[in-house]
Amino acid sequence: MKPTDTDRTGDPAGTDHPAGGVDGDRTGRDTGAPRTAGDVGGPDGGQPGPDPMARFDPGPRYRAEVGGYRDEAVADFGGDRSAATGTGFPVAQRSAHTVGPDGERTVGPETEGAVGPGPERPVVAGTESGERRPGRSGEPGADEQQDARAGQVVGVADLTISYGGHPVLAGVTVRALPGQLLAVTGPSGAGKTTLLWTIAGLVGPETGTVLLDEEAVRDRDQTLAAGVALIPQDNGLAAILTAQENVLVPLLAAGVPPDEAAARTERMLAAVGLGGQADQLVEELSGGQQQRVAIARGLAANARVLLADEVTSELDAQNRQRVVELLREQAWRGATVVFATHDPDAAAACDAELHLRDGKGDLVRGGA
Ligand SMILES: Nc1ncnc2c1ncn2[C@@H]1O[C@H](COP(=O)(O)OP(=O)(O)OP(=O)(O)O)[C@@H](O)[C@H]1O
Repeated sequence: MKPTDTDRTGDPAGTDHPAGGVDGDRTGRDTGAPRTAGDVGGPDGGQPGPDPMARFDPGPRYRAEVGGYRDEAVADFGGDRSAATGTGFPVAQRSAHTVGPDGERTVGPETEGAVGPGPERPVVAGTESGERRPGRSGEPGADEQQDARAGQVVGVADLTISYGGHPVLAGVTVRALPGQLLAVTGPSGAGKTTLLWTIAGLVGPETGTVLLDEEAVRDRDQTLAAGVALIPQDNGLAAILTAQENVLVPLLAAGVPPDEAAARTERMLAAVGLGGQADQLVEELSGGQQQRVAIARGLAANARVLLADEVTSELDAQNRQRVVELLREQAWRGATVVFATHDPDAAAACDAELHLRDGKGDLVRGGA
């Protein structure tokens, strides 16, 4: 669990996020000044700051409502295009663990309902060849379509990032390959989210480089266009939309034809065991169910690079295993998957593991 910004800034809304708050510079680094919920701008958050990236968190009510759909969806939903994104779709930033002043409810660990049908095949650790295997979709033409969005090599070299002069990542180097799962582990505060956000273009390197194939990551617009999806740690769902809408709308906004978008939405909600909850408002779902909606949304994007930030933290064992299998299926279709996790079993099911500690990154297993 990430420390909230309450710890750092006294912001009861808890932006809970490396780039959160107006004190961050363009790269999201903290300049050290105190932040408040009112600083963050957006419809309910006071005056917009001078820098879109610096006012990532648009305020509690905004977060709890539609907040933050960007790109084409912005026009339809009245969100703030400048808000940074998770999957590149909805970015309502909300803590799954706190009751904010806006009445966000506390949600506890998921205890009910296992996800859908059991695995058709066991999780296979170590697809070193990057061999592609068919997904479980069965959708005609799906494999061809997915192949067209095969993954990119993520190359992180000598990456250093500090917040307010405090180094979080200090010379981290790692590569993530198409067809493989890279686990990012390490204690709370080690910089896992920061690393994923840097790959997503939401935080800029202080020194070092992040490459997608051969191209340096510049910003989130670029990584969105390149097919990088981020399932954020705090889900980033629009609470007043249904589970189905949270998955469907971003696909439509991204230009996916309606029939295909609807089919993908149905398939992914079923895959995470929420076929029966599709029409339920997100705010009516448990914390674990919300997390699974966010996972479904990320999976439905057919990303070339999928960044999954502690996406099993609210789930019971059976659902955790299922989600790891679903990430594996993303790799089978060719995606590059980077998975930040505290769960040793989940990390062990990945092809490689980068362990972050004291700013350093050690490739403790696998890797290229
Ligand atoms: N915007 C920010 N301003 C100042 N410090 C920040 C900011 N974002 C993150 N940090 C700090 O950077 C460090 C790394 O945070 P990060 O969220 O990347 O860690 P993490 O490994 O993902 O943690 P967790 O496992 O708890 O989610 C922490 O000490 C955190 O407090």
